[in-house]
Amino acid sequence: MADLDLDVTGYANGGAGVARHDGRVVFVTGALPGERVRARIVDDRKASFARAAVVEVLDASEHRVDEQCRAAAAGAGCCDLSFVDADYARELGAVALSDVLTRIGRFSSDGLEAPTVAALGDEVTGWRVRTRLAVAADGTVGLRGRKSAELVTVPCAAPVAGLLDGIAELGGAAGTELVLAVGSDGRRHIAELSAPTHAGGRGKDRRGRAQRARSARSAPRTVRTVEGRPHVEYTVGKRTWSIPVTGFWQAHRNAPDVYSATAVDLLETVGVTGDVHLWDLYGGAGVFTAALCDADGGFTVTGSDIVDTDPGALAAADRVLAGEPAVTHRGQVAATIADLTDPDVVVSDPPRSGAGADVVDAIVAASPSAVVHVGCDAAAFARDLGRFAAQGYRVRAWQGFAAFPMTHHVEGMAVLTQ
Ligand SMILES: C[S@@+](CC[C@H](N)C(=O)[O-])C[C@H]1O[C@@H](n2cnc3c(N)ncnc32)[C@H](O)[C@@H]1O
Repeated sequence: MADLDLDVTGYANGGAGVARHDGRVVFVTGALPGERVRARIVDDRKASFARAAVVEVLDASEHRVDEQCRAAAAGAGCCDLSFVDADYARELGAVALSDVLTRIGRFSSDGLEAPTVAALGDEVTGWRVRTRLAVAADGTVGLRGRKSAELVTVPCAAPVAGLLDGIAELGGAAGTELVLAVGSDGRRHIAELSAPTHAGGRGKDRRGRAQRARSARSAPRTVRTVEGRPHVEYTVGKRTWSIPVTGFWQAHRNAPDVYSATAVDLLETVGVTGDVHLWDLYGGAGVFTAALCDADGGFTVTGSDIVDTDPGALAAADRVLAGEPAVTHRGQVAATIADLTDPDVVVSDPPRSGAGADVVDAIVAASPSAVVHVGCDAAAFARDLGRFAAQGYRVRAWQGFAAFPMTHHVEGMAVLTQ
């Protein structure tokens, strides 16, 4: 199909500009509202919409800037909005968040104002404290490409200074991945994850490829320390966590401080007072539990059940929270919470897929007086909040965060009460 000249009139969750052609919506990667672009259709399988990519910008938005991330400019899949000024990127994030809250969460515009998207710090580049790089067949280390299998070796602009130093010379075994993390003490640690050994899913079609990708992600992998130590130290408030280099920690250097302070503020906003039994679901290393135990406000945590599947994170929680009334539980949230003491307050911070209907329903059944729900995928966040709202919980306040500057990703946080 010939390239199309399109007027971009909107912005969609996921980072694409929205245009129309022949009565169909076209999602245009690399285009901004108000722009006229020449675009090439890259996915035409659906009757109601198509996907396209910008070939040439014919009339540029005033918010378009020179690419801030050279790796993204070279085709890496890292910073998809590196060509947008940061303030405007946050405005777009707020547009996308309120769009999914309306369409998916079914929240109407009356009552609560749409959430804004706040910055986690002043810096647009140099915020990422952990990253993952792939190793090609010839030992080259780089970022995975957006469209091609070839690795991009130009450094990404997101990592903090020093995280990527000397990486090109490091090399590695074909098919492995390198996980790089820098702690609050400034020390860098690098771990190598062996190539996935099991790749189930035989078909050559999309479903087969997706199956293989899923099983590759969950396959056991050997971890080898390449530089530094197997654990990295992160400090939040007055506490320091020792987390496996390959374990979960927020990518933005300021995220743990900002998110835990916001959770405390949100609970105070809805008037949580007195003794509180907490469920810290998808609690990882217990950063929220620590913040709520340490909060100097109107409530006292008298018990916290921290639930997560990651043994390394829970071991870190046990060490940091020794002396606090916290108990860690290893397992899937859905399978674990039925046996816990009913909570007064729940903090839930699920992975990208969201908490899902079963977990939301189980939280509602336990009838906490307040829930702080966190989401790193706007659509899943909206779906979870909508499910809470349909069962009598009302969102009292919400806030978005630019958790990954230079990208379209937005983190959402909301407090709900009955
Ligand atoms: C977004 S992280 C949040 C971690 C923690 N709240 C923090 O701020 O550091 C999501 C966490 O959920 C855990 N997880 C993923 N799926 C899970 C499940 N089904 N049940 C329990 N934990 C899960 C992961 O191990 C990870 O620690």
